[in-house]
Amino acid sequence: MTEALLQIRNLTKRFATGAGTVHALEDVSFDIPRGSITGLVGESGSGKTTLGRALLRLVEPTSGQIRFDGTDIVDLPADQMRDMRRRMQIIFQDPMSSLNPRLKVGDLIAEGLHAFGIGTRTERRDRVAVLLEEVGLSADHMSRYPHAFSGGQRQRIGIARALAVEPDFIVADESVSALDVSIQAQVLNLLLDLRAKRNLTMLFIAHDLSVVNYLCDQVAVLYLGRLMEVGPARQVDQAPAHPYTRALNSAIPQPDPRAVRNRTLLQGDIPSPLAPPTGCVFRTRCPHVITACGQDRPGPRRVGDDHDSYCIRTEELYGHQGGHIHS
Ligand SMILES: Nc1ncnc2c1ncn2[C@@H]1O[C@H](COP(=O)(O)OP(=O)(O)OP(=O)(O)O)[C@@H](O)[C@H]1O
Repeated sequence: MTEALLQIRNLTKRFATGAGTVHALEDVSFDIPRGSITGLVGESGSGKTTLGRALLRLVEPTSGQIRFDGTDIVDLPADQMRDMRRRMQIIFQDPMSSLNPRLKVGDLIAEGLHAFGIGTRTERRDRVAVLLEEVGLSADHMSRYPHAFSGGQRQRIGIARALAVEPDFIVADESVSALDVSIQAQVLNLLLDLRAKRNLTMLFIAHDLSVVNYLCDQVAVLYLGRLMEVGPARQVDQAPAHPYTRALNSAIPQPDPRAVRNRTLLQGDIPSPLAPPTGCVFRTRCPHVITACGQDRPGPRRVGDDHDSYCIRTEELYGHQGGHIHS
């Protein structure tokens, strides 16, 4: 496998709230290979946004390590983290709420350049013009305000803004889910082009697997703050190891109604992250649950480890060796 740009180890985030402790992320470990697009999927509340933001330390992890290009950034002092943050950018789902409506598009895109003291005023303007063309807009657009643009165009502005400081890594948080399907496809293709052109590494956060299967090289599946499965996108799509991934796969609408698919339907609601189930967190909804699933919580997995699988029944059910971290 390609060298990892990010190595995430035992990442845990708990939020203390009036109602108790929210277990938003527990012991999450996986690698994001350099130059790859990793899709992060899971139902609402599974911890996707918390993970994406924790990687940039926009949310402070409770414990664990995040190694970015060899440096553990979790305890990095603020000044060093500031420099590191230039290399890590985020694109939000709703660009309208993240784009200041009072700033012209040119100033919005140049904000990061300004903050990091990159270029003179003229150089920044030139760079913005190139970026606008690169994301499929036009240099003239820099003097307009965000409200003059459609959702898809605003998403492109958000992408140009993230790219302005020439990051190595981008978190795209549900950045196409609010768009029409045809516009979504255009933005996804733009991300694919940019990745190839700029050798970007991306974490793409999405609710469902269909977008992720199209775009990503690797897919990570979260459930109730725990990593259920991670592996090459094709493998997670065609031969999912975890019953939860199978259930997510089953939820993807099939273009051919006659297509036979071994469907796994999810029963019940996602439990409260204030009191996650003991043992395997998925056991309360798993169609294959057995008594043993309520006992030991399966240990955190690291790529390359060869101890037992996450789901203790995987091998028995599907004949897989190993487990849910495909290598
Ligand atoms: N600042 C916070 N304070 C308390 N709890 C929080 C905070 N941020 C997130 N949470 C909780 O952490 C859990 C994970 O939330 P998160 O937003 O990361 O999930 P998600 O998978 O991104 O959901 P969605 O798909 O709905 O955006 C949820 O239970 C959420 O309520």
